[in-house]
Amino acid sequence: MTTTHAPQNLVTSISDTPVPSPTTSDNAPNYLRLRGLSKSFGDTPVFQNIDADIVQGEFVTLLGPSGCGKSTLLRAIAGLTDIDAGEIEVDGEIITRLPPQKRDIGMVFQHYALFPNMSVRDNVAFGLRMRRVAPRSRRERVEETLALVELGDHAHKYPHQLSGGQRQRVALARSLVTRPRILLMDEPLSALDAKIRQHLRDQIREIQQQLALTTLFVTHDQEEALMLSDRIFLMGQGRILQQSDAESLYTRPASAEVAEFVGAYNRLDARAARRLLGQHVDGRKLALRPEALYLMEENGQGYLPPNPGPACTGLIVKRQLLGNVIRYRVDCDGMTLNVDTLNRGRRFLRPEGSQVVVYADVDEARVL
Ligand SMILES: Nc1ncnc2c1ncn2[C@@H]1O[C@H](COP(=O)(O)OP(=O)(O)OP(=O)(O)O)[C@@H](O)[C@H]1O
Repeated sequence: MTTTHAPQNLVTSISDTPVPSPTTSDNAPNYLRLRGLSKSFGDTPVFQNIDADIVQGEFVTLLGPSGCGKSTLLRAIAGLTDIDAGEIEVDGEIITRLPPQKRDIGMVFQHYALFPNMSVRDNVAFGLRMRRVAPRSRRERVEETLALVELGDHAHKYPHQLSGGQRQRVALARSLVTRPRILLMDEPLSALDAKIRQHLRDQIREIQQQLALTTLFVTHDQEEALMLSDRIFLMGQGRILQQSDAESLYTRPASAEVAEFVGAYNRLDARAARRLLGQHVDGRKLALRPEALYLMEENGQGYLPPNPGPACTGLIVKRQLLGNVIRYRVDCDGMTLNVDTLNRGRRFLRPEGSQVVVYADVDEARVL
């Protein structure tokens, strides 16, 4: 919409809709259950009292800052790290005290850990050989799995003859070939460059859906988590801070900690909230995504949000190109705001130093 009119103040109530309690899709029965898991290294706690339920075929991502305990939790589920307390259940069976090889869980690590002196085919066959699967069905399953990860033509090669992405696909095939009940992936894409990373990310999701394989995937990359997952468990300070689908996590973060990790927020004090939203907020902390702020020229050209707050005149003090998005830093008489707009082309770029009018979409303000 293009307008030359100053908008009415249409402020309604600020959204503080509670975040829905953790749900699993379609009321399917829980397949992987974590109950009261705790782990410390010496006196240093890593996670405490972790509870979670994951349904069969679900793709769940553990997302969180470095050192928050994601890998340790994954390794505990795989049986590679002991836990101090709690129970792990898979398909109704308590596996907490089983050794890793008896858990029927596949794991893919950041670094592929392939046998350098074995061909791709033999690397993939290794787990089946250990399980004494007969040669004929071993061959069939290896071929089938290599086809699944699109490596059929590379079966005779050795790891050093493969690219990073191909090596990671061998590692994936090696985990899938034993038909695990659960697949755990610990930052499997972090060592790869951006292009291969995107391709393999899509391929992992396709294969996981094709096999309806219950998967737990660790990353600290929020874009990866938002794009891949049925649900995301956001971890911080040794706890799961929020369990929800990507959309709820992004649009309805449960706390300031979650909001700060997923996307960027403008934090508004009471004065800023009154100026931008036209509301008195009783000392509550408010937050607004940069994309919920809209810029208009002083002559009224531009787009208005669906439910605009009062006009705030400001000065662009910084402009950053984030690719398809431009982030403007706008100073509105001492109130500094980040405003994101779509990068529609050079004609629409606003120079640093120019005067603009900022409007907030009141419906997008969150109490945090
Ligand atoms: N074997 C160990 N002995 C002692 N401390 C450990 C051990 N393994 C991990 N830690 C500590 O436990 C904490 C959690 O580590 P963990 O690797 O699980 O975190 P993370 O969230 O996966 O981090 P990153 O994203 O950097 O991989 C860290 O403080 C780490 O230093």
